[in-house]
Amino acid sequence: MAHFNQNFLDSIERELPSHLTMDDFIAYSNKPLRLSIRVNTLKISVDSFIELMTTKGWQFDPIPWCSEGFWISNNVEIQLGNTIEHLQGLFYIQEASSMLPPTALFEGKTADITADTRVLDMASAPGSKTTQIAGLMENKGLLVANEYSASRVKVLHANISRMGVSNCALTHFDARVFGEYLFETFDSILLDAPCSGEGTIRKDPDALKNWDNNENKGIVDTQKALIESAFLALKVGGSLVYSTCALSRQENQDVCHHLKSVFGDAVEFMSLSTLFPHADKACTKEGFLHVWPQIYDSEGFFVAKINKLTAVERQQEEPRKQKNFPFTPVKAKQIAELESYFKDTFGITLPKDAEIMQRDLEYWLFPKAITPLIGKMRFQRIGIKLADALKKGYKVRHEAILALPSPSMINLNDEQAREYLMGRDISLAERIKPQGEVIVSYANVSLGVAKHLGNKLKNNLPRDLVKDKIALYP
Ligand SMILES: C[S@@+](CC[C@H](N)C(=O)[O-])C[C@H]1O[C@@H](n2cnc3c(N)ncnc32)[C@H](O)[C@@H]1O
Repeated sequence: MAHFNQNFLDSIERELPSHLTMDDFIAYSNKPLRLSIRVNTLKISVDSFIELMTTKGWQFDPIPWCSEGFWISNNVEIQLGNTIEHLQGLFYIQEASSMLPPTALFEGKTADITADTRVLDMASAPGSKTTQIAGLMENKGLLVANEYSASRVKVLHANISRMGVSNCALTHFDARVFGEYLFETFDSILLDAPCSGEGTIRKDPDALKNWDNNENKGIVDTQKALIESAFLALKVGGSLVYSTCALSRQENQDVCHHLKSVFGDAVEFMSLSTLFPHADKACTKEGFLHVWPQIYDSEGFFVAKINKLTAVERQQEEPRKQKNFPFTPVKAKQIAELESYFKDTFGITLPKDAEIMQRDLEYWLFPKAITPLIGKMRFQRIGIKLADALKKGYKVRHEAILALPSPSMINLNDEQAREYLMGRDISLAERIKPQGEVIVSYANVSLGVAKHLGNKLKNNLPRDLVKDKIALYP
């Protein structure tokens, strides 16, 4: 049972549109959320995923605003996060309304995404929307994912890696810096802002126990500073989506109006009333989506889409270029060697629209669109680590195997995949000629690398990814 305080209920009563009732708001806030997931199309098609999971008892109910999103039901009691399919990144457990901002950002225009497209996700962790955006970009172009909290950057990186994202650069800043460091650089920006989280009451019944409107002032000031920074970092003609899981006008509409008061006619509010069938039910007069829990039986959410019509003045000087970038481009001969290693050992063709870079003995794959940004800001991590050079040859990195498709893999059954994810070797029924490094897969999607020794597959899963428990469907 959710714990509301009277101040909160009074504020909702003031804000609730006239076609919605307080009784419904309270009833839905007390209802458990429907379980929803998003299929990771970087690894599997929606149809193949539905086919795979239907055999395991899942039932799928499409989420109208996300073609990869589904409410699911399933008769088996299982910890979804511990299933093989989750650990190998076939799906992300994500609340349905949280799938709205990336859909609004691209609004059916994913065909326009090229190797030059630059997207910024300003407040990214744990990465549900970052990985959704990377899926919509099909790993093309550049996605800069920023997160202020150091511990949450680690979770973000783990999720990006699990989902096979290769076009991402991670940064770790207070996102107020983007307007100054990367002025008018991005085609699209998502600001999924830190907020009071009032919309999440269905997940956390205590979320609003001590709600006090006066305590939101600091959050609102941050939101206003962040949206200004986002608008400065946006190219002319680009789009910005501002979203929160807060319900109050102060954290939502007022922040967007603040932006307009600062940048005037350069700011255009785009109506989201036709984003999906019945989107108008949640539309404000400005065209923003204010999703109350009872409208689509979801968490509360707010989404605004803003276009930048004209250039604005830079507010701070361009900072001096930073030196000491530790990566260097790789010579053509070495690239050819690395390409042969990937092709001959794993059947993997390295993508042509990416740059191979070197740091000491490490080889990395960078998205090409990062090049003009080097030195303008410090990046925590760019692209994916491909391999380490050994005295003779190379040693492939796990994240490369998760992100780059291969046509030749050894497919494991449920039991074998469980053994592999628990860090154990897998015995082979027949002894054959040893084959060296091989990719092992489940449902034709890679799990990682093993060494084929003839009678067994020696486990090469990185130790920090080894699990104590894997949930198998009966
Ligand atoms: C609503 S959550 C983001 C959720 C994320 N977009 C997702 O979909 O998984 C807001 C995030 O902003 C981060 N944050 C807080 N203050 C920030 C700031 N000044 N700059 C950048 N990020 C900030 C928080 O640590 C938190 O991870």
